[in-house]
Amino acid sequence: DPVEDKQALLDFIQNIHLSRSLNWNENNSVCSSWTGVTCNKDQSRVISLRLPGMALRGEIPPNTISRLSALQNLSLRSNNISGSFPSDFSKLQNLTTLYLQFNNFRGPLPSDFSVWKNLTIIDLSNNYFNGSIPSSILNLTHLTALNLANNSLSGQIADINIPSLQQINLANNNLTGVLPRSLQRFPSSAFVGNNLSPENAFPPAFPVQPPGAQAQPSRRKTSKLSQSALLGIILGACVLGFVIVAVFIICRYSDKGDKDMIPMKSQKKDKSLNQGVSGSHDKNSKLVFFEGCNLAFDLEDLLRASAEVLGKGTFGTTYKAALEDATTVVVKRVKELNVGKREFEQQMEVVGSIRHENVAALRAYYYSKDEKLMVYDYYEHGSVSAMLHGRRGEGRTPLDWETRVGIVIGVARGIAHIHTQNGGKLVHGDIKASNVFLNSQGNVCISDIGLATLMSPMPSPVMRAAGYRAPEVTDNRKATQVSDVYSLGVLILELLTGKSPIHATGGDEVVHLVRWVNSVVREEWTAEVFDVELLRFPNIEEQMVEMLQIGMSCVVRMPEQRPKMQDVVKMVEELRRVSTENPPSVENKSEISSSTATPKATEIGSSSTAH
Ligand SMILES: Nc1ncnc2c1ncn2[C@@H]1O[C@H](COP(=O)(O)OP(=O)(O)OP(=O)(O)O)[C@@H](O)[C@H]1O
Repeated sequence: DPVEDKQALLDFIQNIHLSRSLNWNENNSVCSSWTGVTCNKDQSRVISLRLPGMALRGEIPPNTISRLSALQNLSLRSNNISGSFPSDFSKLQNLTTLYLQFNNFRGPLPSDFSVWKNLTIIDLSNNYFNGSIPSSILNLTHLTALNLANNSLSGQIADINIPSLQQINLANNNLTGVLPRSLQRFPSSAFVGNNLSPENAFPPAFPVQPPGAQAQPSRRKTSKLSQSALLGIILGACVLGFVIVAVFIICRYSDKGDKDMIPMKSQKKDKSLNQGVSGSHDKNSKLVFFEGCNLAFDLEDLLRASAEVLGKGTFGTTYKAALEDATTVVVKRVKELNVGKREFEQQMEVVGSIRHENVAALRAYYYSKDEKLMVYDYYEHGSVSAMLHGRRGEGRTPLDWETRVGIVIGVARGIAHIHTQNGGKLVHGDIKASNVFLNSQGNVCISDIGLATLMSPMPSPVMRAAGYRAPEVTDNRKATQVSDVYSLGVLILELLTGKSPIHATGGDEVVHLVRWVNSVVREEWTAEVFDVELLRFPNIEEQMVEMLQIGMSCVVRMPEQRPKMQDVVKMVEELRRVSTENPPSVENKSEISSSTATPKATEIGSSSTAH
């Protein structure tokens, strides 16, 4: 154990008011058992101290934390710590992240930031810091995120020209002057609630404030409001001006709020996850992480993360959560579970152990009586459903043919792998375009494995799930590997036609994609089925028709006539291999029109079983 670091921590905790119990027992190993403390590999030094929301009160006792000279991460956020910024923190020269937000610090910011050369993230927001922003911040050449919002900082904003800086928030201070050019690349919401001159890049965001209605940090609004109410009696017109300004600022927040990744109390849209999920958490339940996952946070961090609802699906609500270390994850809050803790955990262990480039890794899960959470990577490019159906019309880049073929191969490979898991019994159960993503390396990933089979039966499946569901599956828990093949077939048809599995036509009529494709092909109007966006890519007609054949073989009504997933992989791989080996020559290019149904198209019509 690092004896000196241990003593420094004991001195700290014995000299600050702590209302919660902490398991920092002198006789236990500081590295392996003390909550919130992490040591380096050889356990010779403490490198991380994280005590968020521990109800710490009072000033940080001098010469305690500052003795942890190897410290890299310090988080004391969301406590009641008061006093000025501890001057002896200048000894913590290895710090990379510093989180002191949501405390009661006051007085000036440290004047010399240059002592922390390795700092990447600073969050001092929601305190009572005043004075100006020291220009020494400029020396932090590795800084990626700076949050000083909701303080009482004044003076001009220094020209913080740090190329690595990705996020900044200086909102709700008393800053003046013109916004420096180097900061104009950030959203205007990062600077609202100051007194910046209107002639800069975001004039509407910096209105000239009426007397007495200066923007203040949000949590001090109550007292300021009563002042402005008094003033309002005298200056009614000014109050009216204030209301207009406030409405304007709120509008701007709701436009830009979701761009900000640093948690901010004042943002309406970026609520913490805690506000979304139930407050009662079982003390014995923990976030369970899977091997190979390099995420480091606990449930508390997750619940405090600023969260944005991505959508409400069949199984619950999905959130995008931005953690304080700038990691973004997706949290699925599962509802309507039909199984007990053991069965849920067993399934999570099976799913969480899958590592395949085409399978979205389940990073962690949480189970308590009231709350079931699943943690995934966040895929910033969005789902295939959004890529295919989102923002049709002008200015859109259509999904090209190679990408669509790649999506089919990726999903088929991923599902074929899933089908070999759990003794060859694992089923996906919910293959659809909104569960398929492209990750940052451009790999196709299929998500939501095995969830459907854990859920309560849905008597009438929601429309978007229904379109992918094989006709023999009446209960989602009874999905099979063969019904997965059917769902993949629907996805293939969706990629070929650009149409959703169940969609409305101009009138009230609802069209079932599989039936529609079958009927069009039967009438030998095959070319009509293809997505108009594909028509601009030359020489792919043959491949499209072949892919159509594969898709239709997957959606035949009789389950035993469908190919195995591994066969689908082979067929689509073969299609791509032949097309890359023999690219169709430009001279052979044939126009696709409704009058040129190919012989292959006629074959499809006669061999498929109409649905
Ligand atoms: N890991 C992720 N990264 C980015 N977006 C995601 C991620 N997981 C889900 N989403 C998106 O969030 C939204 C909600 O997802 P969710 O899975 O809750 O519902 P769904 O896929 O629409 O329906 P269902 O619950 O029936 O599968 C969808 O638009 C989905 O594409």
